[in-house]
Amino acid sequence: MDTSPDLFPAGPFSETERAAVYRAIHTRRDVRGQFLPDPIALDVLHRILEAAHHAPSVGLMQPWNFVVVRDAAVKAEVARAFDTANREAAEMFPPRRRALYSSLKLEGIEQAPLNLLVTCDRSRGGKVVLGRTHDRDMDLHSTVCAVQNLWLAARAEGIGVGWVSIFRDGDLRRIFGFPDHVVPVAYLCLGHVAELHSEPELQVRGWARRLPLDDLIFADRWGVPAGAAAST
Ligand SMILES: Cc1cc2c(cc1C)N(C[C@H](O)[C@H](O)[C@H](O)COP(=O)(O)O)c1[nH]c(=O)[nH]c(=O)c1N2
Repeated sequence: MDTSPDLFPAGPFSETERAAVYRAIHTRRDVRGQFLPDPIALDVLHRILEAAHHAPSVGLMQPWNFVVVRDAAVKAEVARAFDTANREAAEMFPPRRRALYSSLKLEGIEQAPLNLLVTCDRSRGGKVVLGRTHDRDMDLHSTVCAVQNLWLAARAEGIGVGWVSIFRDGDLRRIFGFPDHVVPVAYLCLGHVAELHSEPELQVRGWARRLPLDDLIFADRWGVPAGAAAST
């Protein structure tokens, strides 16, 4: 087969490679409380960030930045912002749910040796970006793709990642001094972990369950389950 020099054969991975990819996907967990204190080596952090930086992005906009947070005082300020929002969040659930909610550990901000704030620079690439012409939020979606790449690469490196999103609107912007065009997308806690839950911790703790995939797949139009359509 003749291919141009910038193309490579796109055949399937070997069985071992395929197994490794699926293993990373299926054993990735959100980590809140199991962080070890050992620092993350710089070369490991760099590989994880390279993985994030190779995510797809609208118009190749690459709107992300990575704010590496190691300073205990900054972490403490973020942890205080979390505490405020988390107390408010607890009040939003009915009493029985509230008790369970309050028993959940939902962050590892100060325990994790490293925190990472992934931001989206909404001005990158200029006023008109290919693919973002009619839906301006595509830059935010692209940034989340980077987070997922990061999360999977971290799993392969034995690094646990926990996403913390329980903050009042504006608190992260204030703490980090972001200008208006920069949006904090994901506040992440990173560190080595010795063990991971085999299922989502929220499932283990009885908060929520993974939905059956078959209930989520429709054929052609909304509301027609794929299984039912196949049998007609
Ligand atoms: C956008 C977003 C925001 C949050 C999360 C995830 C995502 C995608 N998750 C983690 C979430 O609870 C977890 O992914 C699910 O429970 C599934 O578990 P596993 O990730 O498979 O372990 C999360 N977890 C937590 O303890 N505190 C939080 O504030 C958040 N916020």
